[in-house]
Amino acid sequence: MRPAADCAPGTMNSGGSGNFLLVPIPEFPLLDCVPNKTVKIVVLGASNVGKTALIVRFLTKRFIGDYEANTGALYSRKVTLDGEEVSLQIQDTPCVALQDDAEGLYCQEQINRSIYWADGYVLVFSITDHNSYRTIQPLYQHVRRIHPSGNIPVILVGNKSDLLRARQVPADEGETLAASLGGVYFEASARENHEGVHGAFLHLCQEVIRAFGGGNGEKRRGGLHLARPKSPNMQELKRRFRQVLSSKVKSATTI
Ligand SMILES: Nc1nc2c(ncn2[C@@H]2O[C@H](COP(=O)(O)OP(=O)(O)OP(=O)(O)O)[C@@H](O)[C@H]2O)c(=O)[nH]1
Repeated sequence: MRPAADCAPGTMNSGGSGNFLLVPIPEFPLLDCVPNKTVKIVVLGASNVGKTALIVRFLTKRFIGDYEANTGALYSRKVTLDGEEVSLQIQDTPCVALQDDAEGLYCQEQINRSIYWADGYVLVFSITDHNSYRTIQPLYQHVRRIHPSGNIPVILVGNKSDLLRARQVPADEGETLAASLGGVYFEASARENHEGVHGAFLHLCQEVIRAFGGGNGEKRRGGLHLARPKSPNMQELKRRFRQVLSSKVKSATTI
């Protein structure tokens, strides 16, 4: 396992690394997205907790040993939720780490952008690594700072549940923490079980759709509603144009 300091800004390993495997997951073209039904999810957590493994497991049903330390891949899929087709976008992220004071976080700017962009949050720790669990609360606070108002659909995933003998975080601690964040706790193993991982991601998608108001899938979170500009009303444009022209003529004549 790489030390947490590897997560400090500017120290991410993004170069090639010997025997590691990169899993190519084809994206569908953006034009192929389901209009007005896009759910954007970001997966966040400390180093080595299995963020990439969980995403790959969810999308491909497979577990593939090791991956390049990722620099933030975006995956797209269509999924069917309650009989309706939804475009799902999942953003993998580089790891975050606790600062020395254990209050703040080392968190790359790229991660902040992903947090801002997303509709729903998968916060991941490893049940075999209590330090990764300790990053969750500050990480959630960080998300809150970026989205100070509104509902934050979130799930907490305790990954590596196949490694029971190495467990450092009891399940009830995960449940208590998830409840305090307003989310649900899932214990999962990207290595051994597809269903658990699948259920966790689908639950979050449903929470996001519920936060949208079950409606057309547009973001309704306070302060972040980016309504599509309406097509211009030509009459109104002409009226404003005439107004501007006449005020220019007026100011020219008063000089
Ligand atoms: N036993 C076990 N190992 C796992 C599981 N999920 C991931 N791993 C292993 O844990 C290591 C880290 O997995 P990654 O998916 O690269 O973790 P990550 O959180 O994306 O790592 P960073 O790139 O450091 O952010 C790899 O060696 C995986 O094979 C799991 O459920 N069980």
